[in-house]
Amino acid sequence: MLLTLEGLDGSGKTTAWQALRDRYPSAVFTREPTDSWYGEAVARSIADDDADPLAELFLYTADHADHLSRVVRPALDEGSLVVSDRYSDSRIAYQAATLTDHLDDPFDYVRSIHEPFSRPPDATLYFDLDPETAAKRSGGTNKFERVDHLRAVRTQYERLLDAEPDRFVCIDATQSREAVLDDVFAAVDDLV
Ligand SMILES: Nc1ncnc2c1ncn2[C@@H]1O[C@H](COP(=O)(O)OP(=O)(O)O)[C@@H](O)[C@H]1O
Ligand SMILES: Cc1cn([C@H]2C[C@H](O)[C@@H](COP(=O)(O)OP(=O)(O)O)O2)c(=O)[nH]c1=O
Repeated sequence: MLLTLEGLDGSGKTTAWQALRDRYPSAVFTREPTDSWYGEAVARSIADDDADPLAELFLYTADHADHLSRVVRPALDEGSLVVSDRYSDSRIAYQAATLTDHLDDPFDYVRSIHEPFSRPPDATLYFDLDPETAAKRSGGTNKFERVDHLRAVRTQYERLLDAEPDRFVCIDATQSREAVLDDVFAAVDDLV
């Protein structure tokens, strides 16, 4: 089973991912961007305020393709539970936001480039948080962590939730850490 964690920067995904690691020690825990050289290229692009948004989409997508063949598909073939901190929905939400001035319909475009090769998640926990709190918690250190941008990204995530309501479990990320983790554990225990 492929379980993904999604939400704005600072919404508590990594905190939950680490807590799930202790609870499900035999599962495979992974993330995007990855730590491969493709992921390093992505990190360079994130640090570059002038990076071309379309080039950036394809860097992230290259990292995803490598992640699928090297980590996700082999682990799923072995029957493991795979938990990924960010996955294809991050591209659909973030790059749909960065590409609004470049393409007519970036949301559908980003979805369509994944369809022929990707492995859709079986379930996704969406950490729902207002952009202001998300920017504060994440520290606003990169270009994606600014409030205006996070507002645009959240709108795209909401389109995804509307399009596939059965895949998503919405977690109220404004709660305390303990309350969020209780909801995460209840949701994952129920799913697996
Ligand atoms: N429920 C919460 N309430 C307050 N702060 C939180 C909560 N969950 C996480 N944090 C803090 O917010 C910051 C971002 O959390 P993190 O799990 O790294 O988010 P993400 O992976 O979504 O960017 C960290 O400093 C973390 O300790
Ligand atoms: C995976 C992915 C991440 N991103 C962005 C979200 C983050 O701002 C940044 C790095 O991701 P990440 O390190 O997961 O950030 P955080 O832990 O703060 O949530 O890259 C995209 O724009 N597209 C993508 O496909």
